[in-house]
Amino acid sequence: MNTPSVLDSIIEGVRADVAAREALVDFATLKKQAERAAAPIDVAAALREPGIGVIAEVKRSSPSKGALAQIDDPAHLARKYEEGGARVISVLTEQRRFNGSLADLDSVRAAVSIPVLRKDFIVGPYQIHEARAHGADMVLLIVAALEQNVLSSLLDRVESLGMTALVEVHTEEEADRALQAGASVVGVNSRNLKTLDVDRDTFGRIAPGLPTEVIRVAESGVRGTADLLAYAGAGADAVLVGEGLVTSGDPRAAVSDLVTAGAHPSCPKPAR
Ligand SMILES: O=C(O)c1ccccc1NCC(=O)[C@H](O)[C@H](O)COP(=O)(O)O
Repeated sequence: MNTPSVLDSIIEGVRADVAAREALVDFATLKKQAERAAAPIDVAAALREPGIGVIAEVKRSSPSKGALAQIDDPAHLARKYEEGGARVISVLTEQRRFNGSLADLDSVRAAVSIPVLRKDFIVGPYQIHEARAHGADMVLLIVAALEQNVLSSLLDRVESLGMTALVEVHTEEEADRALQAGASVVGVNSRNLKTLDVDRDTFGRIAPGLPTEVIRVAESGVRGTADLLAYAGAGADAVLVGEGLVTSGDPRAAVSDLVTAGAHPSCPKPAR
């Protein structure tokens, strides 16, 4: 028998946690809660604004680094990100490995007026309605975690609820699958899910194969403006940043530095 990968073991825990939540709030009730949520914000429009968009992540811990930051007040952190000029706030809601929660999503949603991404390991429709019920505008779908028919149907469901899917890929083959499913926003994650190593060249290998109308997000490994500029040079419309911000000591300034670099006339522009 093969040893389970990090992704397999995360997903095993996620499935158990979803089943426990569903035992407390059934799917029909959750769908009604989602219908009562405020209308979602158009994330694609936000990401198409001029300059390189910064998606700033609320990230306490990770499988690769363990504890990263003590974040007692995610709403305060999210407000600092918004003040610094972030385009979107990403909230990791997975509990076992990232120490996140839906309560974090609620706090952040209530604190900011920019779009909010629920960053989790989505395995079924329950979590998508749950994201909407908790005010998310965007949901992460990881191609490596989903069979093609499931990916397509989850993407359709995200869009039917007026949200946007950030469809995450790690290889050219996964990028083809994301496009086949109809993704309009593709995140290329430079963190290898088997080794957890970050190889920033991954983005430059995969992004040129994406059609120009697709919004390209470079995920992982941004530790400063040089990384943002390198991703921009390889065609990124936006970068998703966690560790570099939560360990910075001044998250407002750290976001602002990235936003300023991404808006400078010398910053490479996406070819469209
Ligand atoms: O961060 C990890 O160790 C990790 C391990 C396994 C699956 C996902 C993981 N991270 C999720 C992310 O995609 C990152 O939080 C995000 O891209 C930000 O990355 P970074 O700026 O390098 O913290």
